[in-house]
Amino acid sequence: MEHPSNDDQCKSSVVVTYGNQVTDKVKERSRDQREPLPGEPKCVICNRYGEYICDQTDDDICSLECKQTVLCRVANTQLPVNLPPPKRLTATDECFYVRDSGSQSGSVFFSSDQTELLRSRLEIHVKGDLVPPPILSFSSCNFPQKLLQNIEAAGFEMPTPVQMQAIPAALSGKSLLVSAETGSGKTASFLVPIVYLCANFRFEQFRDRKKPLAMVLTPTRELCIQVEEQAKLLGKGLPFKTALVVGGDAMARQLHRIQQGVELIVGTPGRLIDLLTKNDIQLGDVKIFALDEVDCMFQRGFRDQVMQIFRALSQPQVLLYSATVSQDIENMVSSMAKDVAVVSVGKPNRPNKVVKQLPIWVESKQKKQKLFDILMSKQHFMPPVVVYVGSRLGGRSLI
Ligand SMILES: Nc1ncnc2c1ncn2[C@@H]1O[C@H](COP(=O)(O)OP(=O)(O)OP(=O)(O)O)[C@@H](O)[C@H]1O
Repeated sequence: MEHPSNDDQCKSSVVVTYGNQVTDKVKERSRDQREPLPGEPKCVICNRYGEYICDQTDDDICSLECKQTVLCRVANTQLPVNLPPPKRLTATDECFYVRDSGSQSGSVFFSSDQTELLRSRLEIHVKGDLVPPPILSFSSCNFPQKLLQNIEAAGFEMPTPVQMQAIPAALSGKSLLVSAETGSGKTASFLVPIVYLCANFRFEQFRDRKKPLAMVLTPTRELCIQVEEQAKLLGKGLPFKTALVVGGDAMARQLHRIQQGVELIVGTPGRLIDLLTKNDIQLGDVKIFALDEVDCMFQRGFRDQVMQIFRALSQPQVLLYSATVSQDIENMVSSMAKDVAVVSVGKPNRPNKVVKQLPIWVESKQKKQKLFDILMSKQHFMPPVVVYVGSRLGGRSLI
């Protein structure tokens, strides 16, 4: 594999080669780069379409010009600075009298009655043995200062209920099936433990090992991009690098990124299988396997791909997330890991009462016609209307 040195990259037209494959040229100037499509990564300097072209940072960059700006900034920020200590949030709910552990970490102990009361107030339901009590603040988790600063910089002052329960449970090593309504903060509830456990592992042992330690799968490229962006924010300044493995981007670059050494892979099942079958990626060190939108991931089509990837790992801790959970999902999950704790927050599995749901069974070929019949009908069509489709292509074919 050839990879140009920094100096080489600063000369004009650069072609990056990996093995026998030649990928797109890295753009020399920011103005040569295209505008990003909605949801695509943006250059941290100029907001044009961004890629991983700078191994020294985790940032998306559009061109060699912006890469140079980023590297100058990195050099400046490596000067020592006196950062203010992170704001520590204390447990302030007067209903709970908690015994301070006496440590500096801010961790508190709950009796089992207090744990039950707290869970019922927060509408947290837990099935499974030895699930730790909820946390009331991020600072009670003994996270390194840098991670606490990143959490604060992301705008997260207090954990949301799903984070209060899922974070300590994931940190305890338990495999989890978590359901909570959309927008409840599920993403950070699996990313925070992933960042902490990966960075900690690299700090304590195997500092030089490069194999990925965690993997997050989601059903779409757009969701992967969002998850990876949040992971990068939470892992900034820690030994925590990420790789995005999704369709639509050059596979050779994604492979190169993984081979350079990353802690987390975020990807869609299809592209990961492609990468696994065509290339030699070492997944034996993956310790945490997270699936977002499990209800979609366990539908026919995706399910086999997910299980194929899972079988390439060596019995990792599994973290499975969904807005809704069915019996079928619970069965699938118990085939993946033993002693899975089930955490649900709010009132899952119950559709919103104000939304009337009406399934209509039609042959696959007639789906589009039926949709247009509904949209044309005076009785049913009351704009505005949102039509959900399974893919970008599906969406385009309707326009
Ligand atoms: N502790 C927190 N404090 C403040 N904001 C938060 C916190 N955790 C997450 N958020 C923000 O809440 C929003 C929703 O979070 P997120 O996307 O993780 O929800 P979700 O449950 O995964 O939703 P979905 O099911 O749609 O994927 C995001 O903008 C996120 O940045």
